[in-house]
Amino acid sequence: MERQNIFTILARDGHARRGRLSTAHGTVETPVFMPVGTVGSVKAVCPADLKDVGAQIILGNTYHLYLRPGDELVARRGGLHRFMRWDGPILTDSGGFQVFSLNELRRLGEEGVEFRSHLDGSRHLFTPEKVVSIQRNLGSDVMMVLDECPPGGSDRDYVARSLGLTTRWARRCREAYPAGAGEQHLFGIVQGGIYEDLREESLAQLAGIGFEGYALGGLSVGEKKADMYRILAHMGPRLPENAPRYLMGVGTPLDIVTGIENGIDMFDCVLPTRNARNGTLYTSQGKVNIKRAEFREDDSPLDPACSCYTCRTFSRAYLRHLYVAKEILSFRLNTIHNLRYFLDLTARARTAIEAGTMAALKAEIAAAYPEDGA
Ligand SMILES: CNc1nc2c(CC[C@H]3O[C@@H](OC)[C@@H]4OC(C)(C)O[C@@H]43)c3nc(N)[nH]c(=O)c3cc2[nH]1
Ligand SMILES: [Zn+2]
Repeated sequence: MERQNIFTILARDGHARRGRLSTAHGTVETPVFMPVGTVGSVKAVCPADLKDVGAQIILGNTYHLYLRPGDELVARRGGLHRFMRWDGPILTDSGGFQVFSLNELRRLGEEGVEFRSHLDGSRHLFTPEKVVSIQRNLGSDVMMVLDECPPGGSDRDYVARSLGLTTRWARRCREAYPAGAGEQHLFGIVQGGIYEDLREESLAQLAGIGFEGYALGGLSVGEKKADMYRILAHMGPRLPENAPRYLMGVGTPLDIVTGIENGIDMFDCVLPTRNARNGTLYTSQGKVNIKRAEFREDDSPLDPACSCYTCRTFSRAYLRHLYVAKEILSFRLNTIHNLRYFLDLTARARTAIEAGTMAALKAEIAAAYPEDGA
């Protein structure tokens, strides 16, 4: 049967798109920031907090959930939505990136990637078919293909060989889960390093196979910021027009706005959650390091321009005290705020695209985060 179009573009501002992605667990208004839930939870916050800060879609992690508690166990518990009590859309990464970033002991072959569990050293093999099976067990609304993400700084020959393997694996994922086979979407991942011609080759091969959405992988992996922006500018607008576009693992507030102006719709990054836990808070006036002594007796809210629970309720003095005292509540309140900042940023971008004012939003973010520039 002809699949109804899962992605609609409602407005444009240059290459930027205001869109709507439909999934089995509801629609996603884009551009969208996706909080990262590594092992089945967005660290330090609960589903009610996620709803409160405006999260629409969150990320789950195939690699971790496969190793613990096991994708079969999650399937027996009714799938990841029911297991973690999150009824909105979930996107799962295929796990390839985590295998490469978490394991020295791994072997890469045509069949798949062999690795040892970082938990107990047991040996495992991720094949394209296996990672599709795991993601089907988890029941995620968006599944990612198994790919090889070459380390930043890989030479051109390695990147060229690697993208061929990534395409062959993507084809095997599609064959394991053909278009129309179910309600889950399958996204391809474009590789090709920092080389425009290899990026275009990777995209052409994936578009020839056909996916419901397309991700730009292989970025934010240690390459120079100027190289990331160059590839982003070249490839963002070249990704298939009527499919959702996902820039993996990106990024800072300025990276996200830059991605949006280059036609990207979906973003994930660990910055808001990870930095919340080390006291780095994102605000309308730039970064605030809450542990600084200057906040000891500061009764003002963290960010006067933010309406999250943390900013409505507590003073900077109290947030600093919690952090210095290593109170567990510090992680939760800081995470609530940082997620709200990143989610409000993409919400503001949706409005800006409709109003044709993306340039003004970018200028505001560039001024608040001067250190983020290329
Ligand atoms: C930080 N920079 C960055 N992250 C990347 C990712 C992983 C994105 C996932 O890794 C975690 O962020 C570190 C998040 O936690 C889960 C939930 C696993 O999902 C997010 C990538 N994943 C795949 N498959 N392929 C890529 O080329 C790729 C490139 C990336 N660059
Ligand atoms: Zn706030």
